[in-house]
Amino acid sequence: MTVNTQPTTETPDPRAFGLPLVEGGSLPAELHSLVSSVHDLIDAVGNTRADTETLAEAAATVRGLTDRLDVDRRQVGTMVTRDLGDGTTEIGTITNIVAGDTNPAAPRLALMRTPEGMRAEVTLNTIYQGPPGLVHGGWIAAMLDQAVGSVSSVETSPGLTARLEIDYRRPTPLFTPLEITSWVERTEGRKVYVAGRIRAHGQVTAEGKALMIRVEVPE
Ligand SMILES: CCCCCCCCCCCC(=O)SCCNC(=O)CCNC(=O)[C@H](O)C(C)(C)COP(=O)(O)OP(=O)(O)OC[C@H]1O[C@@H](n2cnc3c(N)ncnc32)[C@H](O)[C@@H]1OP(=O)(O)O
Repeated sequence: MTVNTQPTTETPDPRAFGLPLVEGGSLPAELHSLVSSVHDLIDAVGNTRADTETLAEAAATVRGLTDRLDVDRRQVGTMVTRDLGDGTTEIGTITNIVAGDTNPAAPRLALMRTPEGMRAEVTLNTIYQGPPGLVHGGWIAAMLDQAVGSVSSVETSPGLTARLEIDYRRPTPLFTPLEITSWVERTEGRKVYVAGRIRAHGQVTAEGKALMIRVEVPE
């Protein structure tokens, strides 16, 4: 897919890129339940000390389920609408690794709009572990990338990250509510300068600055 990055002030419709668009509210409760169950499964698999018989049985069961689910797949790039809590919506890929509704590996960062920009709260388990008991630095960057990309998209128009700079101020703990905020600092044509922060117990653990380049629907 070629993305034209000329200036635009309107949110492009993904269908103009040939991408399907799903209404977030139309996803069945059974799918949300499955995603949540598999999210818990990933954590259980990562940490289990079950005996080999149980492991073999679980592998066969999961393989069987995978085969049943894999018969009808969504198109790569399928987009979904998401309510931002203030009457507006954003559009993102349905399997986005940070915020995707149908991605069991995602922490499903639920960013909401605030007067300053965007805000989310999330608590991470050992699936996101880097150093012992701490969040992996790449995941810190991924969450900040999502937060700044989202605020740039919502407050201007969708774009791609051209540059992302992270300052790791303190260790970011697992099993602790993390507050993630992001905001637009300034805009110059199709360049959007954005920033974000992660806090644990009110203390800043990481800060990010990024340059987003806005995209436009091709003719
Ligand atoms: C709903 C539909 C789907 C909507 C899709 C929504 C997607 C949301 C994605 C979420 C965030 C991500 O993870 S994005 C995934 C990670 N990022 C990427 O894969 C992007 C890969 N990079 C690229 O594709 C390209 O480099 C672009 C598109 C970012 C820029 O290319 P371009 O369009 O040719 O623009 P270019 O002329 O190079 O640059 C434009 C201006 O920005 C400056 N600039 C460019 N890069 C840099 C840089 N690293 N550092 C400083 N400045 C830079 C240039 O000097 C120039 O300034 P001046 O001369 O104008 O002054």
